[in-house]
Amino acid sequence: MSKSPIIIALDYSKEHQVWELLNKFDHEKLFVKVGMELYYSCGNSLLEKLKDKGHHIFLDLKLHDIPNTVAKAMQSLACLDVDLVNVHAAGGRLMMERAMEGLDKGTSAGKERPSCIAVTQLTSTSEEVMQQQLKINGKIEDVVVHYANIAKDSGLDGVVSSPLEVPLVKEACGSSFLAVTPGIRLVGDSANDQKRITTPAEARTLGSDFIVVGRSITASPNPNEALNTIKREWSESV
Ligand SMILES: O=c1ccn([C@@H]2O[C@H](COP(=O)(O)O)[C@@H](O)[C@H]2O)c(=O)[nH]1
Repeated sequence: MSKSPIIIALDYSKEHQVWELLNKFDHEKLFVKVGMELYYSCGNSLLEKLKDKGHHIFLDLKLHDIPNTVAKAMQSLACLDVDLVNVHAAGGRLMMERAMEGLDKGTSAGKERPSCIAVTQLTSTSEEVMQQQLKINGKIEDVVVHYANIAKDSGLDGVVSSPLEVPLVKEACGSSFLAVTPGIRLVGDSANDQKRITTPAEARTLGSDFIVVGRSITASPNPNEALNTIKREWSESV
């Protein structure tokens, strides 16, 4: 089964909230994202249940630690048989190389290795915050491309960025290097804490491979209708 290009962020702390949301959709097999909030409270048993229902899983734990620790953690995550995992590119080349070694080592024979992507700059980070608080000089799109290049050289499969940076990332790293993009809002929705946002249609036009959507679906009075609108926007854009 091919994966949906729309990844639904299950940003909840209770399992019943997950099933309440998923039961609202008329699509049976989805691509869902389990982040820190949900994984830290519900753990591997929820991942098993989601897999049993046929959903694809992005386990969004954004590893960032010394290379040895990340290698061992990735080896453990590989056993969970999820589809996509990630690290922070800010951990550097050696950390990312060791992450890939850990993933390869932990993937059982005959199973597909989970794809691994690197967060470049969080979509909640503005250029001003990056420069003034993180003390990273330059334009945010140049920093994103720089991190994407290091991620590619380290053997990763792609990056997390805003859709706004995808054309430059693809130009630098090639069209098959995955661009997974949160910071997605339907027209009229609040940006909340996100800073570098686009609509689903703009994300597709800019070249995103997958969009990550949380509150435009989960905070909608009709999540199924919101998902259908996003799917329609996606399929009508190029
Ligand atoms: O740069 C990043 C990396 C990860 N995220 C995650 O995506 C979702 C977005 O949720 P919304 O409600 O659509 O804003 C959320 O789980 C983040 O942890 C991101 O937004 N930006």
